[in-house]
Amino acid sequence: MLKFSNIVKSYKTGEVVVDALKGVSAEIKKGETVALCGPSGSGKSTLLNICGLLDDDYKGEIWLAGKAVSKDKKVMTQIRREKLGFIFQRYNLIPVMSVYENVEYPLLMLNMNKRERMDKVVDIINKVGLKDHISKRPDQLSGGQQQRVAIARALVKRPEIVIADEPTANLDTSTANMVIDLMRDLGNDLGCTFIVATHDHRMTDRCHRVLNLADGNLSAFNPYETHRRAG
Ligand SMILES: Nc1ncnc2c1ncn2[C@@H]1O[C@H](COP(=O)(O)OP(=O)(O)OP(=O)(O)O)[C@@H](O)[C@H]1O
Repeated sequence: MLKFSNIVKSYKTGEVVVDALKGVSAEIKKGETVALCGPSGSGKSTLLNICGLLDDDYKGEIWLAGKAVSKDKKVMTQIRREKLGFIFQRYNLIPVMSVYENVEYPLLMLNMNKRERMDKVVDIINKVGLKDHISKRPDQLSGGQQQRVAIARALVKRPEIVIADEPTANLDTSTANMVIDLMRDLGNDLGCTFIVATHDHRMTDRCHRVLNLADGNLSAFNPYETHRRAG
């Protein structure tokens, strides 16, 4: 489903160059949930931005469903709109819009008609358990509820791939567990592939696979896989 090969990314600030990714490669299958782990500064967000087609300034190649992705900005935007969903640590909801409008927003970008949009939005809001909050604004919701809105917004168009950057970092344990189970169950139902940057063991324990980034490289040793096989 998603393959990235030999991705190299450097940031230049004045004279200082930081080699954030030093040639990383991996292949992620359809329907797989993969955790991207590693210490702060290891390059997780950088790799997510590249896989999420938010950054075109890198070396290497991204493949989606067997096709190499062009670095043309228009093509990248179109693929992002049609095939990718995003979930962020700080939810990134639009404050002046209701739950309904926030979730509907990605469908407006696809020029879908009103009736079809309404069916999809109501269905996914029911699935994330927010039917009774559909007209509220984000500031009238708890953190866990806001993250459920963000999950609904990411999944409403049934994307092929969902990119999530530390989705449970701001949540208490029971809310985080609920959000993780929701992502996993909805992902399974809809057949989405998830790539999740996380430090959260509750999350990594529920993923199919863990990729470890260390200092810009993907490490071959995978303690979580070893632990899982042993267990
Ligand atoms: N816009 C930028 N300009 C310069 N350097 C950057 C920029 N973004 C990231 N970096 C550097 O690139 C390296 C990788 O950063 P990145 O944010 O990808 O790591 P991360 O693993 O996501 O970290 P964290 O867990 O703290 O979010 C770090 O050394 C960081 O300082």
